[in-house]
Amino acid sequence: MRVKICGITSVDDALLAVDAGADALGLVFYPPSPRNVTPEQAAEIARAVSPFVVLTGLFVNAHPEQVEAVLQQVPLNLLQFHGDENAPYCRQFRRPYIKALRMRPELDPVEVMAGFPDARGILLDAYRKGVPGGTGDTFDWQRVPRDSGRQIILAGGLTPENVASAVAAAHPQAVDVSGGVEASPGRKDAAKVTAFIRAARAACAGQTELTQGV
Ligand SMILES: O=C(O)c1ccccc1N[C@@H]1O[C@H](COP(=O)(O)O)[C@@H](O)[C@H]1O
Repeated sequence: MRVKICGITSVDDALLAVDAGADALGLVFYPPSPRNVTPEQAAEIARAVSPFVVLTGLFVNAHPEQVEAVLQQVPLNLLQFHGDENAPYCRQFRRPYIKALRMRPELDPVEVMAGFPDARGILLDAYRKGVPGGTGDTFDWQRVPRDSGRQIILAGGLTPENVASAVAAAHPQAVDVSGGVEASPGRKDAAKVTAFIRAARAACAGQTELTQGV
């Protein structure tokens, strides 16, 4: 079970997430978000964390020049496209990327993810009209495809309290959280981050024991 803590806005929050065991950190380059960071802030965060932590840059329908400008300044390991980007858009940057799908009721995730064969992972998030993400909303975890052969990252309204149930229901390869581990918008809460990562990993370990008959 891999855990990404998204919406990191400061070096302190980056270090507390890494110390708690985060595999990946998310940096939001989307000005309407309360978690938006400038390339300069992101570069400072990048300098402070281990090179073995996956630094992820989140964009929403950004102009390609904006993405390129960030890439010039910040050593991102992974791009996360959280808007209506299509596969040619996503692959133009020649960087590993994950594609977020927002789970509108009529969306068939298996069909849509087939259109992103080169995505390193598919992030499934809740859908709220007019808001691209970071809503704190959950969706029906039974809709997460099983045995898709893809790396599924579950997101949307996850918290230290519900992540174990989410993992048990959806069997994702990774989970991603933003608002559920905050003290206030854009500020992480160390105790919540620690509790979230522990709960996600414990739920996954419990499943492995069940399937192996331990
Ligand atoms: O975090 C944001 O502000 C954000 C803004 C625009 C698009 C996506 C955003 N965050 C991503 O949304 C999901 C779910 O967040 P939450 O846990 O429900 O708060 C997650 O993938 C974040 O990376």
